[in-house]
Amino acid sequence: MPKTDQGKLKITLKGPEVLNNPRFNKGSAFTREERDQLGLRGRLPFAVDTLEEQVERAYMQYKSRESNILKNSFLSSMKSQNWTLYYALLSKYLVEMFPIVYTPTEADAISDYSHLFRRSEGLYLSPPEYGKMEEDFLDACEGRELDLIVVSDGEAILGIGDQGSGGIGISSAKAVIYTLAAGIDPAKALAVTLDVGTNNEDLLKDDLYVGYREKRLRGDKYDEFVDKFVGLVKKHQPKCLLHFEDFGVTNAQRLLAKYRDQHSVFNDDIQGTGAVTLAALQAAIAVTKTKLSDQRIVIYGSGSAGLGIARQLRDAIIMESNDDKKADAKQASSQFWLMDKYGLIKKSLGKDKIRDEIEGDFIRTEEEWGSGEEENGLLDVVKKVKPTVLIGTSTHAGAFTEDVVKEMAKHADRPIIFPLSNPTKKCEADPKDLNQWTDGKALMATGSPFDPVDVPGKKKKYVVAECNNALIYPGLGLGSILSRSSKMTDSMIISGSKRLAELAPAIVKGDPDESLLPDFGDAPKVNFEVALAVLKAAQKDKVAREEDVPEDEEGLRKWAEGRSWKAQYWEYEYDPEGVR
Ligand SMILES: NC(=O)c1ccc[n+]([C@@H]2O[C@H](COP(=O)([O-])OP(=O)(O)OC[C@H]3O[C@@H](n4cnc5c(N)ncnc54)[C@H](O)[C@@H]3O)[C@@H](O)[C@H]2O)c1
Ligand SMILES: O=C(O)C[C@H](O)C(=O)O
Ligand SMILES: [Mn+2]
Repeated sequence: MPKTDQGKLKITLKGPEVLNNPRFNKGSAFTREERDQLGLRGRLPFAVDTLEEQVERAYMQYKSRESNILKNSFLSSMKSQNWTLYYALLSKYLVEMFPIVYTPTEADAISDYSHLFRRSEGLYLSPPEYGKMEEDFLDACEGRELDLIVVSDGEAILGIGDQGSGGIGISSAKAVIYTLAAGIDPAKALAVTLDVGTNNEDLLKDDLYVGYREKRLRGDKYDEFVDKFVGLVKKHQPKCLLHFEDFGVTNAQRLLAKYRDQHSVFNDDIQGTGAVTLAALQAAIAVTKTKLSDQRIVIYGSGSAGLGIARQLRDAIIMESNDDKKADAKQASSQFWLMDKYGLIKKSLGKDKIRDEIEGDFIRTEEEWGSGEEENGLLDVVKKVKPTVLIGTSTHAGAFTEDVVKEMAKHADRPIIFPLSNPTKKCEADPKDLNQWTDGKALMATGSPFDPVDVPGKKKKYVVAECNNALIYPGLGLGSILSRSSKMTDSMIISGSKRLAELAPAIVKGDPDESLLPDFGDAPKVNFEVALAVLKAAQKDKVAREEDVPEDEEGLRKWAEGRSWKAQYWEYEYDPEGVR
């Protein structure tokens, strides 16, 4: 950006234009000199505040909002007024505000999007405007070279299903976390919703629904729509990371496979969730002093997240095996029992009940489970399989019942149980119950935040790891952005996951009573470490296009740090040639 010799930022905006621009607005923090130059004198109260004073005032206002949803809407208003203040506030109260701008509260904001709607954000694309998509896309890019686009079609938002155009809320929330946890400049990030209709009857019937009021586009028409959008990203933003979020299960995997070799494309629900879960599992097996290849893993809910986790863990098992007796995909797959809404996924269920994306190696055989079509529920499976690991990605609240958990604990000294469904109300179990039913033996991680639980016989509490992809996707993305990678390779993702596991308190402190993942309050530090590992893997894979990356570790860290956007004010000087 154009600067003066004194390091001041040259801007062209004046008066209401600068006050109404969240990127440049400073509100009561404009200096006297700036007020004179930019025509703001009479438009602001007299006192000149510091950013710290503004944060203090904003925090008081935040606190005065009684419910979480009111706090969420207060923060989204602030985001549309002043980015620096918004991110400074969020950074200072990170742990307190994460659940307000992200899961679980953001789920409530999204499900009520049409009623809460006040101000638009990001880019909304819908089928009737198909012919003007390029114009609208370029308009939203505002002539900038973007680092990041987060896109959702709103079909499978968290565990709350089809939310139509409200899906923009998850794109925005994910982009906010990229800024908070990975220093992505918000002016170089764009949230997009592909508003291709909705099959949510409540939305279709709601007179106030703000989206495109038609059934979802499917088949070739849907593919053409997505293809046009991805084509525009490739054409106009060739160096930008394209992050897919909360697409329906039938599209998520297919789109990832279609585009991942063409551009730097990443699916968070599949790859981000796989990577964070692998990290938590690495920490858990360090506690149990076992190996990945020793585990019997039941995955309950085999959609985008469940299958993404299964594939990621399977790849890790293959990598872990010795070269002389290398496990193959078939052998590694035999450690998994996948379940979905018809129970265990086994051959005799028939094609109708087994989704196309589920590879044959993951489908259990007739030799083991018989040729009948009866469904095997979770308790049956746990009884027969005696799993060491149970992962929930089903959106089925309370599915991990006392019977199931006690049965599992009969055969596993330290049962590893990860109920990962979000938001909180969709979680498969409350960690407090898991802890009680297993006499404190369960090693736990959840998708949304929960309070620590008691450890029997000890004073200290067990911190339940928040196994949410937000602990890793900002770092995976930053690594790709810093290296300007032409694609996101599997080894970039595995390297990020390994780095995250190394930072888990259970591993760092070598203490089985410590958490399986770093604290969310450390998300910025952790994601930075992940990003460096990902960048190095991109270089190794020869997909990095950035040439200025320093080779020595210290230089690299400084260089990467210097690229990070910070919530701090610039001093401005009016200049007709400046930025706007
Ligand atoms: N912790 C994380 O980082 C993280 C990441 C991604 C997704 N998730 C959560 O995982 C859940 C699933 O997300 P997704 O993107 O995979 O959605 P999805 O729609 O792709 O998958 C959900 C799967 O669960 C199955 N299912 C539904 N009801 C079931 C039941 N009663 N028993 C067994 N299976 C059932 C569905 O058939 C589907 O295959 C959501 O709650 C989401 O919030 C968590
Ligand atoms: O958004 C989250 O909180 C994690 C994950 O992407 C999800 O869909 O639940
Ligand atoms: Mn998601």
